[in-house]
Amino acid sequence: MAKLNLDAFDKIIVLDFGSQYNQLITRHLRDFGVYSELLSHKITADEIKKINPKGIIFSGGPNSVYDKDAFKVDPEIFKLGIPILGICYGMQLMSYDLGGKVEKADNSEYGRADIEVLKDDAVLFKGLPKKQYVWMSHGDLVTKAPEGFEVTATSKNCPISAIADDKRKFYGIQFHAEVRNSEYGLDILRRFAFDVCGAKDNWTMDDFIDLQVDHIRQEVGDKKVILGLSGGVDSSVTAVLIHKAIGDQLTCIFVDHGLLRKNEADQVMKALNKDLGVNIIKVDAADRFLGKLEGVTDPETKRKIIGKEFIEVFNEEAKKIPDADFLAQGTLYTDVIESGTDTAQTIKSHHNVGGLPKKLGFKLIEPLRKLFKDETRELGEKLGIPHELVWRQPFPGPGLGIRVIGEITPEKLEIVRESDAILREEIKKAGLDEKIWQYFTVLPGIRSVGVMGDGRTYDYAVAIRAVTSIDGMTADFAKIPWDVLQKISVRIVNEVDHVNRILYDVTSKPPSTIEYE
Ligand SMILES: Nc1ncnc2c1ncn2[C@@H]1O[C@H](COP(=O)(O)OP(=O)(O)OP(=O)(O)O)[C@@H](O)[C@H]1O
Ligand SMILES: O=c1[nH]c(=O)c2[nH+]cn([C@@H]3O[C@H](COP(=O)(O)O)[C@@H](O)[C@H]3O)c2[nH]1
Ligand SMILES: NC(=O)CC[C@H](N)C(=O)O
Ligand SMILES: [Mg+2]
Repeated sequence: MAKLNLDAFDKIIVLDFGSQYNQLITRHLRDFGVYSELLSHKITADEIKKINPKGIIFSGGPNSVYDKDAFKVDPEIFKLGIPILGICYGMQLMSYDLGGKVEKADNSEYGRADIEVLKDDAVLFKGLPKKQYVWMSHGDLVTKAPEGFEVTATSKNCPISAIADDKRKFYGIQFHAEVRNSEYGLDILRRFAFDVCGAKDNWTMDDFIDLQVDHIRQEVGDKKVILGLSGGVDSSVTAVLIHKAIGDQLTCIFVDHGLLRKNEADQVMKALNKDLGVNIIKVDAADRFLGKLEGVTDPETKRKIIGKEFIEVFNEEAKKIPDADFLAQGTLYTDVIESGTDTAQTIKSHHNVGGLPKKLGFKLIEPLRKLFKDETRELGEKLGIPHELVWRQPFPGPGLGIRVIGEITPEKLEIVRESDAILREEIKKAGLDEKIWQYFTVLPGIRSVGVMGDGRTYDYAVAIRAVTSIDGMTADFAKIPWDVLQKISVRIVNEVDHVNRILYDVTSKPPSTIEYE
């Protein structure tokens, strides 16, 4: 395979100021065919010069520019002659640094806002309707644009919604063009990439495959890699990608930690052996995981115990394989951002990132670490992985362990396992399995009074969680038809012991998350 050089592609870099949405900017650019990466806001102008990007985007972020510890940029960046687009915090920072004024707004704006474009020839809005809705999320405002800038869009609560300095090619938008709730957001990003930066759209997912294969070969050399394989999309795609690079130097380890769904272990081993053509070893580790979790109730502690135990199992298996210096995981960007970064807050510690112990004993290989689920699925299709596997609903590494709220007991696990099996069967029967992104049952640990066969019961409630989503970053609750829900409810109460009530979760993400812990 030809060695791929990133120099061959036009690049737009995104500087990270801590927004939860910053990788959405890079992935949209890659979708447009322009290679993009998220880099630290601490990068210097000299380092940027070496990368030679066509454009720079400053992301949003939780800080206020006038705070003492607010994230800054190297002021030399403004002298590079490279176009810059500031989004939200990024626009505020650019305005502040170049001599404009930023102040606390009287009213914060979170959600939809209507803007009006003020200039016919504003390059970011060229050909787009003058009135459009956008998605805002800010408590500060640019109240005076820096010298050389014009105000190009306005809204009721945010008079300076967009600014432009066509001479220096510096632009700012107060709204988040990168989220799907901004009506023409992607068009605005396209205009920046192509009309302002003049980037070429020559980057594809095939290039990503070539680049990763090349990178993995160089990094691994003649050593061995073990990979945590779960039967899920992310680790399967990772396995096929690594196998493409180094063939039988790869061994996959599937851990049965006693927190899997009904019949999952057997199904995974059968399907993956057949479909992926990779070596797989199954490790039965239920007793040790459940032993370590006994009596533990705090969600983050549970996640960390599970993360550490996974690594211990991988270490023990690696000892049996000479030169197994590398551990591969199907980590996606969602796992990374939610676990917390230098700039973003921890929402929950995903077992494979924030849940990892400090001392690993391996070098990590995570080729999908910058991708979102929908990109991973596209990659899976490109690599020829069977459709059912690529479109399988996600299942978290800590498994049913984070769907039993609080202490995990064999009895509670059994309730979740059995009710989940019924839910999945009925959703499939109703033909909804590919329409709903993720669906499962949870045991919130509530017990309540019921009446069954004329007798009083005091038993558990089971919650149904079903969501639609594209990338797992945001989600809405799925509107499962009442008759399907009714069938599920009746079956669970009748077939699963110790359940006398079924609840249906009708919250989106945010404000909830998809899983309960
Ligand atoms: N039971 C398991 N055995 C071995 N490795 C696992 C197991 N569960 C999770 N992992 C590792 O943790 C990573 C993250 O899990 P995650 O659930 O996010 O991904 P996935 O299972 O590969 O895909 P999906 O999101 O579709 O379930 C996996 O890619 C895999 O490397
Ligand atoms: O492998 C994983 N390890 C974890 O620790 C973990 N926690 C959540 N998830 C999955 O990530 C997506 C987003 O979940 P949340 O909205 O609950 O944060 C959803 O698809 C969740 O199922 C995990 N996957
Ligand atoms: N989302 C953002 O970038 C917010 C920027 C800044 N913290 C504000 O509240 O205005
Ligand atoms: Mg999984």
